[in-house]
Amino acid sequence: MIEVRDLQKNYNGVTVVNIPGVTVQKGETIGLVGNNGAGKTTFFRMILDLIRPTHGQVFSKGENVRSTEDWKQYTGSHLDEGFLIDFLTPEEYFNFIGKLNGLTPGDVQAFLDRFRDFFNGEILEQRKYIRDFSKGNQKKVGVAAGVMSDPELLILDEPFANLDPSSQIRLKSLLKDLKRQGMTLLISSHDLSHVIEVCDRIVLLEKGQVIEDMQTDETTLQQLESYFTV
Ligand SMILES: Nc1ncnc2c1ncn2[C@@H]1O[C@H](COP(=O)(O)OP(=O)(O)OP(=O)(O)O)[C@@H](O)[C@H]1O
Repeated sequence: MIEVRDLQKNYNGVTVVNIPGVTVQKGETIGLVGNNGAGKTTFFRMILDLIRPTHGQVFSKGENVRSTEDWKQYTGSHLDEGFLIDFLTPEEYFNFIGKLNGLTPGDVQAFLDRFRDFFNGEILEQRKYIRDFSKGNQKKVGVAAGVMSDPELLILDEPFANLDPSSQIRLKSLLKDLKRQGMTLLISSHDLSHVIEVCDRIVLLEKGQVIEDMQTDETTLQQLESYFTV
């Protein structure tokens, strides 16, 4: 589904991503881990054509994401609060995103019903603008909006960050449901155990390079913990 060829990003002469090749098959669930500044967000931004690679290309279903638009129809994402529209309420934002995806207000409502538990009574009917929500609740709005188009590919940057423990557990269960439905997932996280629980494959980045690319099994957490132990 995604193929990365000779992908590099340089800032001020420093190479912050350098990935000769990575392939993501349809239906795979991939966790991207790595310390602060490892290049995870930059990698996602290049996959989503939000920034231009210095070298190399990203192909989605064989098409270069820089020069085509089709991939936008089947790709959902939430990287950060910049994806949200601050001056809307969550309802207004969900209806806006729903409209973009050809959903009726009734479809949007039915979709949001699936998120009742995850929203924990704190997102809908609050009569507040998105800008006035906590970081964790903004994240919930963004994750739900990313899933709304029922995308084939979902890219989430640190979806567990800022969520309380109950919400993290609910998010894991939501992501596992999406995985069972066959959605391809690309998720970055600093929470090793959550990402291992959700994903079948872990890619470890260090200074922009892929250090490990492994299928998850019962030894993965231990391997990663020993890598991250300083
Ligand atoms: N616009 C920019 N200009 C200069 N340097 C940048 C820019 N964007 C990212 N970088 C640098 O690229 C490197 C990778 O950053 P990136 O945000 O991709 O890392 P990350 O793995 O997502 O980190 P974190 O876990 O802290 O979110 C960092 O050294 C960062 O400072």
